[in-house]
Amino acid sequence: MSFVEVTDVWQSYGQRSIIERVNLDVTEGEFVSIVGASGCGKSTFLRLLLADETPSRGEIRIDGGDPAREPGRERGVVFQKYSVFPHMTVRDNIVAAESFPSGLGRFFGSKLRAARERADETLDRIGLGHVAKQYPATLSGGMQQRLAIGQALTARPRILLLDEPFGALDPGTRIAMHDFLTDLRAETKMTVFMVTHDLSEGFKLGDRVLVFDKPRWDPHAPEAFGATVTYDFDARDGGMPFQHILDWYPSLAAH
Ligand SMILES: Nc1ncnc2c1ncn2[C@@H]1O[C@H](COP(=O)(O)OP(=O)(O)OP(=O)(O)O)[C@@H](O)[C@H]1O
Repeated sequence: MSFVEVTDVWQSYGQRSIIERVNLDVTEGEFVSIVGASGCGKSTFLRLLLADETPSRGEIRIDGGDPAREPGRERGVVFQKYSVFPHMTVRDNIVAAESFPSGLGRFFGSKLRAARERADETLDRIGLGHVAKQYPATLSGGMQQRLAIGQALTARPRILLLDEPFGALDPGTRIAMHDFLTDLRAETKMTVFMVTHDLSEGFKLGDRVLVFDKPRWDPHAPEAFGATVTYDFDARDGGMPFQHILDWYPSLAAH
């Protein structure tokens, strides 16, 4: 059964059409990688999934609910740039992620103690328990990104949205983060959408790889038409289409 249902979604900013006619059905627990040329609207699509923006046309339903008008706790997001708070300890970064969206402001007293215990559980789970009292600047890039993922997971989202989450990491750390994400996913059964410029990463982690591209192009009015999903690959067989994707989409090789 369809968990995320995207029906005829369009998005434009003023006269600029960014996304058009996107239709998509995703089942719960699927990992969907999104690739496409720079500027074709991948991050815009993630913002629509997050309900940070409302589409100009069409609708996005999660688990059959009404289209969301603002981001909620069922959707967690991680960007390429670490979104951690530098002036807080690693543990308090997790506590803050729990307290801010709850609308309660900062926790005090017994609530704070309980939140810190929960934060320590999260940190143990993501392998950062031993650095709970340190500040983010003392951590490696991979550890900071794990902390950012830990923050997103604090609200126990049913959908995790990742916008080039490993783009800034060195190759070794990237591979470690892939394993981390694979383990986490097996544990939580989350539905994941990940934008990446790294095709092999998209095929390695994804059950599906969506290609965003502009099917229509008017050289006299380059802003007239938006991008849509032009390919929807099944990547569960080890990503065989990956062998040919660059023949079909040479523009993807530029990244
Ligand atoms: N709020 C906004 N107002 C106006 N234009 C916007 C807005 N957000 C994005 N855009 C434009 O929409 C287009 C698509 O941007 P988007 O960031 O979604 O692309 P992308 O595929 O994620 O790009 P990249 O791969 O380079 O990160 C860009 O040309 C961008 O300038």
